[in-house]
Amino acid sequence: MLDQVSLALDRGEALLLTGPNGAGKSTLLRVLAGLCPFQGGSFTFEGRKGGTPEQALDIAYLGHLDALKPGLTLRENLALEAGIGGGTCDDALEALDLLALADLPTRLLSAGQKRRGAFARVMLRQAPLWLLDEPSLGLDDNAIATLGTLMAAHRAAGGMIIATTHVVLPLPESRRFVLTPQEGSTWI
Ligand SMILES: Nc1ncnc2c1ncn2[C@@H]1O[C@H](COP(=O)(O)OP(=O)(O)OP(=O)(O)O)[C@@H](O)[C@H]1O
Repeated sequence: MLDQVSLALDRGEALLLTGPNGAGKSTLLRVLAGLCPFQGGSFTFEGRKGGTPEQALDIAYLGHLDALKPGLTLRENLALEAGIGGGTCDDALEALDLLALADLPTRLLSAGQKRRGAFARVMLRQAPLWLLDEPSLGLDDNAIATLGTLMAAHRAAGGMIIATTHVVLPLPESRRFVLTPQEGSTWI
């Protein structure tokens, strides 16, 4: 499905992955996250080979699904990530305006609140490379602006972002990579 895709990202950079439905954007993110095997090619992060346990710590992945356990509270859902990444749950919850909802079962949260919870988990991983699959899905304007602030802070600290989207994202000075499998892929 993906052929002749070549990407390189420096510290502080962001890349918007665009293209029509079914072009392979999510698949590419999943390959980079080590969730999907690839037949050829390679991926390295600062010398570490993709798909290894060590390299997994370099990456925080946000998929289409929020992957929050509905029976656990938001705080409980985030505790594991905080344990891996070393961040503080309450700081991430506050950054996403979720502190007041932290002890509710996640099944009671709205779609946008769950999405913000999933983004809080990305932050807690404290990984240099964020892979975000349509991060603004279900978010209102305020939440999208918050997302922009948090992504800018991540980049200012030397972090990198690869995000897929069909809408405008608050990622200024990002590069764009258009996946068009039938005709090849293009940098613009
Ligand atoms: N395991 C699989 N087996 C067969 N086909 C698959 C598999 N995974 C994905 N595909 C197909 O690969 C193509 C790319 O899917 P992908 O989800 O990466 O597209 P996308 O660019 O993210 O699309 P969208 O904009 O709709 O989110 C689709 O046609 C999809 O059906």
